[in-house]
Amino acid sequence: MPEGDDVTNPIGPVDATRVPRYGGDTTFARLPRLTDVPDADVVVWGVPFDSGVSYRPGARFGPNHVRQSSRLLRPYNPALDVEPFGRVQVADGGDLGVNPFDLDEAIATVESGARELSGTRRRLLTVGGDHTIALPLLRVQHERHGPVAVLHFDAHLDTWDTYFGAPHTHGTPFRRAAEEGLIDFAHSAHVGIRGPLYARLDLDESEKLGFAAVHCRDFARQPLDEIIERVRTRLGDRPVYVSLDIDVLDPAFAPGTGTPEAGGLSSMQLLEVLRGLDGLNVVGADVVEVSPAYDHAEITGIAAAHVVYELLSVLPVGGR
Ligand SMILES: N=C(N)NCCCC(=O)O
Ligand SMILES: [Zn+2]
Ligand SMILES: [Zn+2]
Repeated sequence: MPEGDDVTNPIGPVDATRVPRYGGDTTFARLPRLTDVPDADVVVWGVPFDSGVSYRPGARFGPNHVRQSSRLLRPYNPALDVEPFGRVQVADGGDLGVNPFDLDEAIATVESGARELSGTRRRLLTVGGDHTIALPLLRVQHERHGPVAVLHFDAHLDTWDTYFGAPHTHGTPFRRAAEEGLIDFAHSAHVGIRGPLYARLDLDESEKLGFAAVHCRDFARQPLDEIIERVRTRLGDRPVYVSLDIDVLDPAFAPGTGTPEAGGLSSMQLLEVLRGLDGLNVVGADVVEVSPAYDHAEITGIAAAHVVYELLSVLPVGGR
């Protein structure tokens, strides 16, 4: 976002020292709604949609669960010495109305909804929803930036071709995006890949598309700083789109998700890698696959809320 475009006196979250957190409207981090501010630089919004899942359903309830779990977030992020809600106007854009019975229509609605909401300059942080929505979101990023460097956090490759013959599912968005030329593969990577695959070919195909991969097992052997450096080097100075499937976390840290895999990242590791993106040109992000019916004590919701918070903290904006 060009310097000088940022709102000089952003309206922040409701003050928790005056209005207790457990009451009142449930917006993300108790931020103002988009309709209650003159304009916003960054919009957190929800896409309640889960008609693309292959196993457990329920991610359609993700956006409101993440909002509910975000009420304890505070304005100052000491890890990056930044006030993510204080330097630009961040607002909650509400939820998109998406057809749960027609997947193609849903994808078109997400695309037009994201296009309209982002306008000419707003950055979007989308809370899903299942991973199917990454495809229309990437289309809109591509319109603005050309092929983007995709940093894909996930246990899964999501570069599979079809499920039951269907091209649009939560396991296939990056294959479709590759076919449409939306991704700058020289600068893209998966992070957190693990678990059983259908065949060795799955990895080969992802590699052939051009994705680099930081496997989850690498985290057991390599220091975090080296992993962050690998990621930063890969992304370079390209416009970066972050697509983050919450199942990149171990089920101990994110039980509330549709296709959990053992042996995943801890919240601490994930948040540190996200902080490591500071200074890069992050142009937008999604956080998907939170399925609250399988959550307990808001464990997954809180993890997702903190992920959104760290992403907001590294968005490159003027007047930090
Ligand atoms: N994108 C997510 N979360 N999962 C994809 C898993 C697809 C499968 O069932 O093999
Ligand atoms: Zn996944
Ligand atoms: Zn995924």
